[in-house]
Amino acid sequence: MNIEIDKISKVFNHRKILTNISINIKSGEMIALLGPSGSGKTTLLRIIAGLESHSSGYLRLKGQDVGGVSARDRRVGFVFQNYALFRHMTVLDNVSFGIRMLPRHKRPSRYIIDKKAMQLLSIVQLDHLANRYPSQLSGGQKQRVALARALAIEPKILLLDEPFGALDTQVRKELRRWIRNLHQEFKFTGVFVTHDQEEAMEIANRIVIMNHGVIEQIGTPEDIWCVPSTRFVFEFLSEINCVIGMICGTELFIGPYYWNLSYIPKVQGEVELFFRPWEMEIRKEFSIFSPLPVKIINVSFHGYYWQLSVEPLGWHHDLLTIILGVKDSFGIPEFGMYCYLSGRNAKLYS
Ligand SMILES: Nc1ncnc2c1ncn2[C@@H]1O[C@H](COP(=O)(O)OP(=O)(O)OP(=O)(O)O)[C@@H](O)[C@H]1O
Repeated sequence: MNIEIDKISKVFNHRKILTNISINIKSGEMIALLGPSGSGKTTLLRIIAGLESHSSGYLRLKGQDVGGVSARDRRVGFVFQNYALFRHMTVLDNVSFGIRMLPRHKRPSRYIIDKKAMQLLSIVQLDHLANRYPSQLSGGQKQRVALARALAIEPKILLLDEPFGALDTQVRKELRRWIRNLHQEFKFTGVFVTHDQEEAMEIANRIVIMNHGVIEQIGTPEDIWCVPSTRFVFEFLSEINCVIGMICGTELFIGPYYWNLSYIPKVQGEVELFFRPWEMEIRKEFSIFSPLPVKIINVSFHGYYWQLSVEPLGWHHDLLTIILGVKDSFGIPEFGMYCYLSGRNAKLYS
């Protein structure tokens, strides 16, 4: 089922929390809402679910305006961070709950309900725990039960609010795989909230980056990573080094050093140059491509890369972080070495 979010805004206590949000989610897509705390991700998810109303704009599910349709009638599955399982019910009863709550004329027999719940439990590989209570399960198992329960009503839309937020890294990784498999098998339209960029990249077809209640960028994981459309997106996705430069025509100056860009950038004058730590080349010798002198002041070994802290000599005040692959031709970096950085690969923001 497709979801059309059309210029939706939300005001809480005279404060605008969401401003003009428009996203067209195609049927069967898996969308991540990614952004810092307070950016409005959960509010948007709750509006889609019908748990919160919007102040203006339209929400259409399969082309139909659902502004006045209750959460119950939207048939949307919801998985929260804190499992929200019923403590007094067995795993099997938790999973079958949604079907048992259907109106009598739509409700199958108890035998069919239990059979279906067992099938779902076997998909999430918990059928052997059907008679246990939630308190007898691990966090990851509880969240798999929550997923099976949400899928039991065969939702066309599944909304997930930080579904793995409370779990440790290893279990989170495992559950990401589960979500991907379940999405492929059940083909629901999925929207999930996360502030974990790696999680968004791994699970989503498209990522919506939100900040202060507005959309900064919508795109595939590759688009967002390779062509961040705003400075915020670039900074949000990974650690970066920021250096002040000056552009005059085709030449880029950093302190007393400069080189020719061989094109005329749109921005001229003072610019901020952003470098990802692994995109800033480091060499032992000066060259016209690597003219920026630095001194290595810290080296830490991380298995397949070294992380260096370098002090710019006369062209920037703060230390910079450089990631150097162990297979790089540079060799072994050492404390106190004098080297040169390249200013290529910079992203420019005025
Ligand atoms: N019921 C409410 N009444 C008033 N303000 C609210 C309400 N719910 C959310 N807010 C405010 O709306 C803003 C966005 O909150 P929201 O929970 O949507 O952000 P989020 O991006 O999901 O954050 P987090 O990652 O921390 O969960 C916050 O400033 C929050 O305080």
